[in-house]
Amino acid sequence: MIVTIDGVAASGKSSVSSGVARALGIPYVSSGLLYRAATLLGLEARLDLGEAAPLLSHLQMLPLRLEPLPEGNRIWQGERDLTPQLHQSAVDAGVSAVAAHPELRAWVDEQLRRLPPPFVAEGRDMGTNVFPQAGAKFYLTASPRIRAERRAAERPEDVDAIEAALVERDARDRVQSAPAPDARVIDTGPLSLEEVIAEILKGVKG
Ligand SMILES: Nc1ncnc2c1ncn2[C@@H]1O[C@H](COP(=O)(O)OP(=O)(O)O)[C@@H](O)[C@H]1O
Ligand SMILES: Nc1ccn([C@@H]2O[C@H](COP(=O)(O)OP(=O)(O)O)[C@@H](O)[C@H]2O)c(=O)n1
Repeated sequence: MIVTIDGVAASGKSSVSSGVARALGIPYVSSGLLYRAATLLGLEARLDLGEAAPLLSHLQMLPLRLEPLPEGNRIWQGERDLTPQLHQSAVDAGVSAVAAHPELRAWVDEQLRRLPPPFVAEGRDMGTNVFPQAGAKFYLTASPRIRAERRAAERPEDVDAIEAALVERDARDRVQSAPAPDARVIDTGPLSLEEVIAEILKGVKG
């Protein structure tokens, strides 16, 4: 079984996926962390994130390992846990440029398709491009203000700055972020986290 949960930035994908996966007793996989790890390593090596080839060869020298823990995924590069650094604002600001390269998307997709089902996969194009065969697909939305208020609890910046950055990232991600035609779209704005998880579990169990 594969369940896909896609959606816009800070719509609740990873928290919801973690809850759904725990209820089902299966792992969840956070595809955005691979794009974030590629961005972090590119920034640390002072590479131009607008150029795919040097970034890709750099990544090929530093193989990454995605650890799909139920309470939150981690990304390792050898013995180094990159996870604590993946949600800094510099990574937020650079990641869409990295995700726009078809070569980088192929690099991420290859790692995801190697994972043995069952799992819940979350990101932007899990239900459309990476796992079109998934048995249950969901797409989360919420207004930019609500998403910014939720994220403000996790970031040092103020709500207005976070909202502006989210809207800009949504626009840059639009190409790969359309809901699959067979995905159920859920507005998480008026719902609690538990209600969103329950709604999805109802859909999965039919
Ligand atoms: N109704 C809700 N649905 C989903 N997430 C919610 C909800 N209410 C609050 N949140 C919180 O929103 C924050 C952002 O969620 P997150 O899972 O990081 O989103 P994403 O993975 O889409 O960026 C988390 O702190 C989460 O607990
Ligand atoms: N399947 C995916 C997942 C993420 N991404 C890219 O990776 C970035 C970070 O994704 P994320 O899911 O960690 O970000 P949030 O939605 O949690 O803020 C997105 O803004 C996209 O640019 C993508 O292009 N395709």
